[in-house]
Amino acid sequence: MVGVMEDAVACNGGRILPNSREDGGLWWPVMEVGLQWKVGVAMVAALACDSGSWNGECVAVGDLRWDGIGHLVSMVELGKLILNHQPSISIIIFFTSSPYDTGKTAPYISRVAATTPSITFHNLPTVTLPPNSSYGAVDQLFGLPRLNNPDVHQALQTISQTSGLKAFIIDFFCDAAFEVSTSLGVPTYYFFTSGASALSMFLYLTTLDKTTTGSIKDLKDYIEFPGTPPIFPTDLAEPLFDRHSTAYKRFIDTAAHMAKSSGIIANTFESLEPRAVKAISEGLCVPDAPTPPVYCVGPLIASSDQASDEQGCLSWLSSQPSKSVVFLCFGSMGLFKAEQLTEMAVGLENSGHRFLWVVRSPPPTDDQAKHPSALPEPNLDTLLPKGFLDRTRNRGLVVKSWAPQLAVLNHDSVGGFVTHCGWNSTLEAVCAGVPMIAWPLYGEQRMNRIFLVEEIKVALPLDESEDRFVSAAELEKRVRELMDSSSGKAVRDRVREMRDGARAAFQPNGSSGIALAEFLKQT
Ligand SMILES: O=c1ccn([C@@H]2O[C@H](COP(=O)(O)OP(=O)(O)O[C@H]3O[C@H](CO)[C@@H](O)[C@H](O)[C@H]3O)[C@@H](O)[C@H]2O)c(=O)[nH]1
Repeated sequence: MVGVMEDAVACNGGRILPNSREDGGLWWPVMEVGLQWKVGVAMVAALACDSGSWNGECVAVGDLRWDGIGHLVSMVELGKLILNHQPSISIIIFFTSSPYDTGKTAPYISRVAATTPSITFHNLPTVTLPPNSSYGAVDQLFGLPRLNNPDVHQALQTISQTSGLKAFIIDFFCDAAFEVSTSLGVPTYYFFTSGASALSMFLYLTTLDKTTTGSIKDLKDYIEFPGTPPIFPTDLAEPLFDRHSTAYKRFIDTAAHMAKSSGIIANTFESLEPRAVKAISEGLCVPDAPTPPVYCVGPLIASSDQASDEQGCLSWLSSQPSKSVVFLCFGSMGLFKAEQLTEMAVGLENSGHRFLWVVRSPPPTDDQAKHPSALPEPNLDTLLPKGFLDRTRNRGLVVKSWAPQLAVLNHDSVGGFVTHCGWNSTLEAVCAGVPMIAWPLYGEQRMNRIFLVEEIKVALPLDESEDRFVSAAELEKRVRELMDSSSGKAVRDRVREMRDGARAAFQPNGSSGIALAEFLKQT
C-alpha cells in the first residue's frame, strides 16, 4: 500500500516500520505511500500507521502481491511521481513479506527507504489461510488481502485521525480493501499494473459475464473487447476460463468495484495504446454505468537498476558489438521444463546470433508457473545440451536465475528481447527502444502478446504447438527475423517510435504529466 501525506510526515521518511502483529505463516508484499495525502492500495494488509507522526492530508496506497517486485517497483515509482509533482506529500507503503519472494524485495525496500525519505514503508501483519485449504494461486492472491481487512480498517481510521486522508490507492489484487475504504468514506482508486488494452478487457468483463453463458473457454468465437484486437477466449487469463470458479468471481467483483471507484491509475501512456485509452474514456467498456476517470500516468518503471551484476552481464555485453545481442528473460516467475530449455538452446545455437540468456531450474512438477523462489540454482551442465556452453562461448552468455534486466535492456549491445510479455518488462523494453519476441507464459501475458504483436507492433510472435511447446526451429527463425529481416526492421523502427512517445509523455504538456496533474487535482 502507498499513502501520501503532508510535510510533517517527511520526518518519518525512509524508515521501515515494524510489523504490528506476529501471526507467523505467509507474508505478502504490500505498499503504502504518504504525503499530503495517503494513497492506499487495499489488500489484506492494513496501513499500520504511527498516528502521532502523520499530520495533514494524506493519500494511502497499498499493494499486496506474492510475486512482489513487479508491482512493488511500479507502485514506488508512482509514489515518486506524485512526490515530483507535490514534494510536500509523504508516501506510506504497506507491505508484507511474500512466501514467493525471489529475495529481491527486501533489499529494494531498504534502498528506497534509504534514498527517498518521503517514502515510508510499513510492514503489515502476517495473515494465513486456513490449513489444508485448497485455494489456487489466484484465490490466494485475492483471499489473503481479505484477512487483513480489519488491519486496513484500523490503519485508515488511525491515519484519518491525524491526517486529511484524501485518497486510497489499491492494487487490483487488494480489491478486498475496497469495501473497507469506501465504508469509511475514503475516495478509493485502483492502480492497474498492466496496460490500457488489458484494462479494457478487464472493465468489460462484467458485460461479458452478463451477455454470455457457459464457461468463457468454451466460447467458439473471438471476443471483441472495446479498442483492442479480437481475442480468442483461450488467450484470456486462465482464472477466467471457468465461470463457476472462485477466481472467476473475484475477477468479476473486482471489475465491478473498479468501475465504481473514484478512478483508475494505469501504468501506460496514451500514445502506446490510443485505441484502448479512447474506448475506455468514451465509456465503451462499462456500457451500463458511468466510467470512472482513468489516469494513464506511465510508463512507471524503475528509474535505475541498482541490482548487482554478480554474473558479469554488463561487462560481457560491453565486449559485444552494438545491437548484436538477443536477451532472453522471463520475468520474476517464468519457468520452463527441461525439454523446453534444451530446445531453446538448440534454437539459439542454430540462429548464429549472440545471446544473453537467463536460465532457471525447471519446475518440480508440470506446473510451468511455479514460483522460482523455492527452486535451487540451475545446473547448466546437466540442463543444457552437451557441449552447448563451449560451442557458444564466444557469442553467448548464460546466467543463472536473475539478471539486472533494466541495465541490460539499456545496454547498447542489446538488439532484441525474448520476453514473457509481463507488462513491466514490456514497458522497460519500449523505454529502451528494444524490439521483442513475444513468448507469453501465464496471467494476462497471452493477451499482451496480441496487443504487442497486432496492435502496438513492437514484437514478433512465436508459434507454439497445442501444448504450448516452442520448437528450436521456430525460435531460430524468429531470432533471425528480428535481428536480420525487413519485418524485424519494421518492429525495430516501431519500438523506437514508441520509446520517443514514452519520453514525450513526461515532457511539459505530455499526456502522462497532464493525467497525473488531473489525478492530483481530483484528490
Ligand atoms: O532476471 C530478471 C527477471 C526480472 N527482472 C525484473 O522483474 C520485473 C518483472 O516484471 P514483469 O515483466 O511485469 O513480470 P512479472 O514479474 O511476471 O509480473 C507480473 O505482473 C505484471 C504486471 O501486472 C504482469 O504483466 C505479469 O503478467 C505478472 O506475471 C521487471 O522489472 C524486470 O526488469 C529482473 O530485473 N531480472
